[in-house]
Amino acid sequence: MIDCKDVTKRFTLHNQGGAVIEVLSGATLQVAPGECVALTGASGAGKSTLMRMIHGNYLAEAGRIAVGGVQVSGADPRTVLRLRRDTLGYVSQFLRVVPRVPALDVVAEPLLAVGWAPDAARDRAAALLTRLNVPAALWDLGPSTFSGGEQQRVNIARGFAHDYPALLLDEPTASLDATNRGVVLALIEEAKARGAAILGIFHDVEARAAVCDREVDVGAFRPVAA
Ligand SMILES: Nc1ncnc2c1ncn2[C@@H]1O[C@H](COP(=O)(O)OP(=O)(O)OP(=O)(O)O)[C@@H](O)[C@H]1O
Repeated sequence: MIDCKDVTKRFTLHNQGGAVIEVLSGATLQVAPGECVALTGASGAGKSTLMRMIHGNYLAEAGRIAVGGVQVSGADPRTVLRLRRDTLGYVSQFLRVVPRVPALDVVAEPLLAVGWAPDAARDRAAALLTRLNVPAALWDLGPSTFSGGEQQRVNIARGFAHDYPALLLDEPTASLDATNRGVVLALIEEAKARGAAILGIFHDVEARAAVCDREVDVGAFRPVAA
């Protein structure tokens, strides 16, 4: 479902004398439906960079990236947007939302985008926010003033609202208490059970051990000269 082959990435810092940072070379991995794979490796090894390339935010220099048979590398923006709407969910570390949009609508939005009726989308959003212990008093407020953990739970609810066939998770349990961490791990298990292919970064070793089937060390794709 998620397929990376010989992916290379370097950053050229044009505003810093053209300095070049070689991050990845020959990065190859596959994630099958129903599988959760952990990306591991030292800080700065390129875990987030690889996730962002799969999500179509960063361009790969070389190699191929496909999700659900759709080529991400070299895809036009409309193809990437369609892939993100229908197929590939992404729970980033931090919630990025339009100011003043109520939390309930933030969570329901991916469902409306795939054609759910507004009431059904809001019901599902409410169920997820309830499950993730976000108080109902907050649902009609914009999340920008929420605590870090509350924002993360809104972000997770949004990421799990639509049953994406593939999911990218960047530190989904960071800054959560034990109860909510347990809820997130259960959501991941349920997504696996319905056949989602999941690629995640988990610094939380216990969480990783609980839900991941195997690990891919991004350090193995370090460019030789780096
Ligand atoms: N937009 C960017 N422009 C320039 N360099 C970048 C950019 N994004 C990442 N890098 C560089 O790429 C390297 C890999 O960064 P990345 O964030 O992917 O690492 P990581 O493995 O996710 O680290 P961490 O575990 O600390 O989050 C770092 O050296 C970083 O400085």
